[in-house]
Amino acid sequence: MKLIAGNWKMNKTPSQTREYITKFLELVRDVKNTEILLCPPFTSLCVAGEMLKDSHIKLGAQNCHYEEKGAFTGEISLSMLKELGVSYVIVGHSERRWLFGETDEMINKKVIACLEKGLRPILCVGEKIEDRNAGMTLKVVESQLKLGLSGLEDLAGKIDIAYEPIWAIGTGTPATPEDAQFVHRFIKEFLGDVRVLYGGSVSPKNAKDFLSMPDVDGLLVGTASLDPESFAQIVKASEGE
Ligand SMILES: O=C[C@H](O)COP(=O)(O)O
Repeated sequence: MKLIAGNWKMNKTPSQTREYITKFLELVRDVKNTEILLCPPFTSLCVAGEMLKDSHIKLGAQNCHYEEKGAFTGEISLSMLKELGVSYVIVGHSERRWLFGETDEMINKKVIACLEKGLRPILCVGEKIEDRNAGMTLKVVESQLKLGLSGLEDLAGKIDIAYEPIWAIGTGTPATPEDAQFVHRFIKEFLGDVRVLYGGSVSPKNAKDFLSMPDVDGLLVGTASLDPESFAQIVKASEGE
């Protein structure tokens, strides 16, 4: 089944979350053939978890810490997330890698911790514009996969990968569906049977073009997931695929 995930990033207070989910639940009530995931900020997980608990919409976190507990000021553990109903965690998003210095080693620890706790990581990979211009896209993606998944085997059904070319994120300039397909194929050849999502300026207008590619197994949506109507349209674009 395809996965359509909304990453709200640092947007929406708990009351705005409540308002969004009230509308969104109604809009996607009849969706049956698509897995839907909402990833609000930590401060909205509690209200979202309560509202989504008897629904077909899953709840994800945007980050986690790999340690179980302890003196890690400002961090959030997987047990804390699990108790709120979280079943997915976005790991290694490019904004965490490049704005907050998250390394492949930290990302690897987070992926391992998620799997040990029974939470499903969505590992994000993707190249910068300089890498793309230098023809290094596949090398960069391969290295992020190797390091991020170091020591792990048999990942089918336990993890999803999100291919998010950094130059396409929040810019209104997505990759072409063919470019995405090319990298997704490579990821599947490298890792075996995993779902690969595309992320980067996905909108209700282009969602179907991506989803019609044979190796695009879902979408990780930022900006267009902030409005319940536009996110519902993207979810519905996946229903027929
Ligand atoms: O996690 C989502 C991505 O970073 C994509 O963001 P965007 O849809 O605003 O380009």
